[in-house]
Amino acid sequence: MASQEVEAEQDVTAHPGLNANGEGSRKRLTLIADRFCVFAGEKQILHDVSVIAKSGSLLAVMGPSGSGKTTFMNTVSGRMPLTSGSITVGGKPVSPRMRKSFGYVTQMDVFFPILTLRQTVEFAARVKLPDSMTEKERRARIDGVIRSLELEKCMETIIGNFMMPGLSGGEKKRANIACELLRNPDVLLLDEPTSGLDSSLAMTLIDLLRRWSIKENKIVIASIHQPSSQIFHVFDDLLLLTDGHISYSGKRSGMVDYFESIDVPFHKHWNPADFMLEIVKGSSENKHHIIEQGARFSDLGQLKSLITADSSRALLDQGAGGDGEDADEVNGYLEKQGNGSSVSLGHVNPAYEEADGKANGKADTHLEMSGPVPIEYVDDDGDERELSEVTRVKWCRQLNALTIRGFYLARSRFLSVFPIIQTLFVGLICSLLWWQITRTEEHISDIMGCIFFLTTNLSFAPLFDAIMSFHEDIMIVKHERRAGMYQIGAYYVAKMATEMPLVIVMPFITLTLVYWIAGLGTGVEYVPFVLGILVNAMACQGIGIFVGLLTDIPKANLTIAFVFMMFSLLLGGFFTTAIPVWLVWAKYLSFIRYCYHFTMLLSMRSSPNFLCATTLRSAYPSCLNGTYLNANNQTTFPSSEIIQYLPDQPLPIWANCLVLLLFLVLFRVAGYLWLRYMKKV
Ligand SMILES: Nc1ncnc2c1ncn2[C@@H]1O[C@H](COP(=O)(O)OP(=O)(O)OP(=O)(O)O)[C@@H](O)[C@H]1O
Repeated sequence: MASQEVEAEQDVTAHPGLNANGEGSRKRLTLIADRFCVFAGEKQILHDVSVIAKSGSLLAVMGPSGSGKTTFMNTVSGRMPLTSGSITVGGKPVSPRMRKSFGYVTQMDVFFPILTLRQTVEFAARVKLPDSMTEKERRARIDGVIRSLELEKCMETIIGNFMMPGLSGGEKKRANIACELLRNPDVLLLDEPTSGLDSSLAMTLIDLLRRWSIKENKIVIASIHQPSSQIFHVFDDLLLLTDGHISYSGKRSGMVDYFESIDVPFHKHWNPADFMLEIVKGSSENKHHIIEQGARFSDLGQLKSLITADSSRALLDQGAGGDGEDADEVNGYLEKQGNGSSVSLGHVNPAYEEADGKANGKADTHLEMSGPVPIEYVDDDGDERELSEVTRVKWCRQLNALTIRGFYLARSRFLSVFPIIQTLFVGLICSLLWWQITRTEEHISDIMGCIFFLTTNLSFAPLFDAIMSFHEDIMIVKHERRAGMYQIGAYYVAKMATEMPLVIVMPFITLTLVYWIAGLGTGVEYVPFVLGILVNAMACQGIGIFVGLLTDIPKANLTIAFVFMMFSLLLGGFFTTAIPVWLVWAKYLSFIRYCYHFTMLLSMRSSPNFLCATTLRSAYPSCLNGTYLNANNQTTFPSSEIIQYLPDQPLPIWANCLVLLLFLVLFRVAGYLWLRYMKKV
């Protein structure tokens, strides 16, 4: 056990930063955003934003609420288009293919609430980790990430939501990060990763991300609204936004000097992050001045010189104020706060000084890092590398992962007592109404009523059940699809597979109960009888799936389904023979009609003769002619005559069967096409 854990730990830190050729983690990777603008409709949200993010460093995007942080992250991740400007990585404009190497932890934690953390993370690992990884390696990766994020204790806890208690906000946030870290992306974007975390946990998280970026030589960009002083000092670079404009872009250590250089004096005892937010939120004059001065950061050439010359000091020529000073500043702050021991600077800053020291060619004098992901600073060799090639896992593996998750999701519906109660209730009512129906002419309507009930009940229930099934998933699926986790076809097929048992198990029990209780046949036709109705139930489920996808408004979909149901019932020829001639065609669209006729034909085909009516004049020629007599010398007639004299003549059995199968296939295919091309999920 212990050796397994060691192996797991070793694996997660082994070589995940390497590309397919086993090269690349030592080479530098640079993301450059060059004067990009973003509009939402007519409104400009980001104005000429330029920033440089380098591998092995942590860029923080800061600014007051509404300053454009999320828009920045969405644009870099490719979820929002940029109107002008460019974003390049390794010198190449970022393409959708390249974005597969990006990980994006969104502000909102989008998960299935009824799944446990283990199920959620294992699913993410199945669809994100390459096919070439062995199960052991996959497990080791999961264990490593979970340990790093201190989530071991809540692996069996459900994610939960406001209705169902589950993971805490902070645990959910870390779960979100865990799912992205699993794949070890080249560029990790995090929108407000510390929201919902207490200060100690937030510090640990930022610390972990910073160390991960160094260890794996990755780019980490995190938007943070209001970091603590400790966290602020962990950042390498800063992009400060004010109303979508840059107020500052460069080394974190140069920020205070910069503001002082533009006559915005820094108050010595303030948390620099608070100070910065206060000044950009200050008077409109102040804001205007800061934005005007900040425009220089839109000049990429200028920005490059700032970054490569290690801080705006090069530009501003303002003297010291680098990391060493920052450390003193924070030490002072911590002493004042009296919490120097909980997250000590000894834990944080020396390591960064060590990293910075190496980067700046200083002597390596500081402590060895310890912790969940041991740090091992990677000296880049000066060459620029490209993003690692990420290939999506094979379709069948996606299908497998989605099917397993689908069964977990549907499990509560399988195990629910409600379908069992419903089935038993229906069985009880049916036995009261149709207990061994007498095979006489007077009771033909009872048999037809029973068959009609079975077919309509097992048509409408699956149809209405299916309408909501996609609605519950769609937001999460959209989110996962944006992250490129799987193909929509794999999701759709998995969904079909996991929903199928719901229209088979309980309906099968209902059908079996009613078939024998009512005595609908001699048993010869039992199997095709049950199969036909189950195929119909699946066809109706397909109709429900299709209708459920038509709009995003459940009530609208329910209304469409209700109208279609009424159309099928009223125009199917069940209640009147007086359908207007110009509307006769409509009965062929009635999906209930085919299943009803199929089951009627089957149950009448091989059943014994019916006794002719004694209380009224018979409607059947064989009775009137006395053609058939039974052993008791009573007149009978063959059940086939019932079909023969139906006002609405059914199609042959095979034709009804064919139409049912066509319904089954066509609506499912239509649902897929709608999902893919109309809903663009
Ligand atoms: N689709 C949109 N249409 C119109 N305005 C938008 C749209 N999306 C964002 N905005 C506006 O753009 C501005 C920046 O929004 P954004 O969400 O990027 O800010 P933020 O800095 O992330 O804020 P917070 O810290 O509160 O999350 C806000 O004023 C917001 O109202």
